[in-house]
Amino acid sequence: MLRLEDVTILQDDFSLRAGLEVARGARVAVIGPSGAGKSTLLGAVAGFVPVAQGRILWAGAEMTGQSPAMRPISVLFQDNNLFPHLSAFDNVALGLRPSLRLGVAERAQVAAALARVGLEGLGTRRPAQLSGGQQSRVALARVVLQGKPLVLLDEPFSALGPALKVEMLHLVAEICRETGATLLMVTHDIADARAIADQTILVADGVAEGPFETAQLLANPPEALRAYLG
Ligand SMILES: Nc1ncnc2c1ncn2[C@@H]1O[C@H](COP(=O)(O)OP(=O)(O)OP(=O)(O)O)[C@@H](O)[C@H]1O
Repeated sequence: MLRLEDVTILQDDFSLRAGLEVARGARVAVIGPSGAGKSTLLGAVAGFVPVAQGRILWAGAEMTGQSPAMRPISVLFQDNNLFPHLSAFDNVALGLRPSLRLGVAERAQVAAALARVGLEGLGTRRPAQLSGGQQSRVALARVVLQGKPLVLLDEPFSALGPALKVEMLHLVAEICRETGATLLMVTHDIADARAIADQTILVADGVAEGPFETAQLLANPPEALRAYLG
């Protein structure tokens, strides 16, 4: 379980409070108005944003104050975090060995992760030689390879067309189901939440609340969400 205990995050004059629990294996959308603090919340869980007060725990172990690399977390951002000068294979392999010195078994693991996301045979291409959707798959293969129990997505597929985005979201959901990973996904698109997240955290007015059942939340939205949905 991911647990945020009376957490307060401060960034200059912005503050966000969060006290919530996400069950292991849940797929949770994070929605709310622009600037409400969705990315900040994910950043605090990942360890990129410091917590002013409170504790963050995974499976009962405190990770507040741990460096991002020490946390049991994979993060996928909007820009995919691919290195343009490296092949797809090496971009994925970085998730395992930053030195890129891989043994035979590790090379096989990278190849398997590429195959899992449908990129078999494309490992030698650099990002510029791949389509936008394929680039997203490379970034996702790195997440697969890392095999971390908590996966954070911050609008990772928003540059893709709607059909491709849905395809990628379903692939993410499928992978999380297979591995049992818990997913937190920031999105501006309610359809994304409906598509793959049974639960939704609402970030608005300085507070992160939930998770709520997505269908129920959307059927009967509170005032802050109504204003956002328009
Ligand atoms: N490094 C920073 N220093 C100070 N303030 C910041 C910093 N990063 C973000 N903020 C502020 O924190 C608030 C929350 O930003 P955040 O990016 O988390 O919102 P968001 O809900 O993800 O927005 P969007 O949907 O537009 O991406 C905003 O008011 C923003 O200006």
